[in-house]
Amino acid sequence: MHRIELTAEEVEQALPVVREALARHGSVENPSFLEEATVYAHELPRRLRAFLNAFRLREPSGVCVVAGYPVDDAEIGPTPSDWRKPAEKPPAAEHEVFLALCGSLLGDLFAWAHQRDGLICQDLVPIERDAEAMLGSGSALELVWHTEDARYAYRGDYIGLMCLRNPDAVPTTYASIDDVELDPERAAPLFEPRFVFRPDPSHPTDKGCEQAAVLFGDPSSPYLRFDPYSMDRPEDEEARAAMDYLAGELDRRLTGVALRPGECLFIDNYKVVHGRSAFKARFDGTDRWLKRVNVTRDLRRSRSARKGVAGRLMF
Ligand SMILES: NC(=[NH2+])NCCC[C@H](N)C(=O)O
Ligand SMILES: O=C(O)CCC(=O)C(=O)O
Ligand SMILES: [Fe+2]
Repeated sequence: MHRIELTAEEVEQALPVVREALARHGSVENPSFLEEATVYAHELPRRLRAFLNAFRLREPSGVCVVAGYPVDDAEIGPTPSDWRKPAEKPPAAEHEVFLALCGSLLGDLFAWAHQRDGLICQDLVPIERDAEAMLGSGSALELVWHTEDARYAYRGDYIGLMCLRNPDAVPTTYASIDDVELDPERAAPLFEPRFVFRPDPSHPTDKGCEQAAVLFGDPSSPYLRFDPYSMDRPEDEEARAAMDYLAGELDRRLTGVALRPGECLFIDNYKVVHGRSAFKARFDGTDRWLKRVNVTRDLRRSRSARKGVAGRLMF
């Protein structure tokens, strides 16, 4: 896996950049922060910038890890019990800024109007009432692998996850289309817009759907858009068989990474599907705690779904 471990000097270089951005803007949710994030990110260590630049342009792997940013377990406070957060000073605000700046080296951050109150940076924590739900806030059930927000044409190119706490080493799972050797004949229907994508449970108020292909791009090295859990089961036998074939191949390649505090995982949402293993949550402030952001490479493409040139909310 593509991985970088920041050195002590690199951390010393990154900290003042992160702290200045936080002092100036207060939170990553502030539109002025979002507008300037890339400018601050230009001041991160060059080796980190080169690493993420290569991940974006060369697509060396479907996921990458940026490790070494300090997390003081006492300082970040207890794991929140919910994703709702105070607008003023979110918990671990500094870590949100670091994740947001790294994400800004891959593209621009955005959020969904119909998911979690439109938050740009979300706390991924187990919530007691969601324990049995097929959600990022679930725990007792495996979060089955998926393309993030597969139903949406303007879904993120990348998902960024920063780990603050993961005491039981619960893995984030993933499988890359690059690791699947497809029989062109069996896979052919997947390149046709024969599949219906529905909103997953994290977009409860959206009732729309989209018909599209599962595989696209270079036929010999395709990108993928796949979430069987939130797709209709095709009525036609050929499309159904192709879908099952790809799902089986991805199942066989599914692997995982148990993030450690301070590690940021960037998922190429065009190349890998991802999920999370089941785990037993404690609901006592010591639970697993990740921060999540969505990144698009081209904000302009979604102009019709946003209110204003600088708007980061997708409707
Ligand atoms: N197969 C799925 N799409 N499951 C739901 C995914 C979880 C969703 N991304 C969330 O934020 O909670
Ligand atoms: O918790 C994780 O490691 C991944 C969660 C996830 O995929 C999601 O919330 O959509
Ligand atoms: Fe996800």
